[in-house]
Amino acid sequence: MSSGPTPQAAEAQHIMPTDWRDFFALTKPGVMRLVIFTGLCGLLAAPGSIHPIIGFTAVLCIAMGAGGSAALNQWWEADIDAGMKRTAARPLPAGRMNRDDARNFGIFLSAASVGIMGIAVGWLAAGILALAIVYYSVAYTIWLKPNTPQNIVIGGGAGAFPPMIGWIAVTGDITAMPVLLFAIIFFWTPPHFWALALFVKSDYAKAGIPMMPVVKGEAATRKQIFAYSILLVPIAASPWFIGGTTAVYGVAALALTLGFLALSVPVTFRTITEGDTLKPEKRLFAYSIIYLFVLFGALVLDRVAFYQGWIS
Ligand code: HEM
Ligand SMILES: CC(C)=CCC/C(C)=C/CC/C(C)=C/COP(=O)(O)OP(=O)(O)O
Repeated sequence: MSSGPTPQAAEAQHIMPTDWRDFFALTKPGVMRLVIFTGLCGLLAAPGSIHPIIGFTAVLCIAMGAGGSAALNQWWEADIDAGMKRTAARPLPAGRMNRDDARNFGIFLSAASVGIMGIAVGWLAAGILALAIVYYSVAYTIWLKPNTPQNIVIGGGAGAFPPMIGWIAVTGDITAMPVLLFAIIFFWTPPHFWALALFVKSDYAKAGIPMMPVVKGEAATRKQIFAYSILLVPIAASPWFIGGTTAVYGVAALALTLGFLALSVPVTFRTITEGDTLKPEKRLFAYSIIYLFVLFGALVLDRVAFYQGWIS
């Protein structure tokens, strides 16, 4: 049985004017914290300087683009969200918002973010922001997510753009470093998401979303988590390997990512028994978020210390 009203029923119930908090919720503020942080770190770690107001505008545009595409994602997925316990209380499935308002809000934020980025910061950064928005709200949401268990692997590209955009806002060109920052989040996304998908698997199965644990089974998902966690070790340290950072970032990246790999071991080599609490999966998911915050924080520390001449 569905755990929420259908969007049609919800819209019929929708009599109260929409609260600004519901518009804010449409931007997925929880996820947004890390998107803004990685975008800001990309900007702060880049060589060169940017006027603080332009830098602030660039990060604001990343936030607006991510928020706008999240709103469009929820506008498209209102039916699916209504059927999942984790998402049924969102503004659309819960009937607190009109569907057209969500769509218009998403389009407005997305278009404004690209326009302002182009005019105030640069059109290369704006073009990549537009690509990220289309990637998340169209390629991932409409095409990949409902059609392939590789949705997260390919779709992971959407969330990997923010630090690249932040970097390019400063430098105006694409070099190896922003591509490596993209690669770190790209390879981080599958274990981040599949760890969670292992403990909300029944929700996705009920909603008919072909997430990896639903289609290929838990054992295959656990192996894939392990494979991506191994790959993440050299990829996270690669900015150091190519001479783009000092050992400060390099050692931090290796330590943090070996920690990630260590936490993926019990997730991989575990047999689930009745009544299990899935603690290793929850631990890996929680760590994945802290991991990215600390890793990108270490990158900025490294670069600031380097540019200030404290380390060489
Ligand atoms: C295709 C890629 C991704 C998928 C499918 C995905 C999926 C999810 C899901 C389902 C949650 C559960 C909580 C919620 O409903 O908000 C979550 C949480 C989270 N994700 Fe991801 N994620 C992806 C990529 C990313 C990226 C790229 C970032 C940031 C760089 C990110 C950051 C976070 C954070 C910070 C949370 C915790 C949110 C909170 O505490 O409220 N995710 N993710
Ligand atoms: C600048 C820019 C456009 C950045 C993209 C932002 C970003 C972090 C995209 C990653 C995709 C994401 C959060 C997916 C959540 O999955 P879902 O939407 O399938 O989750 P759900 O099941 O909770 O709806």
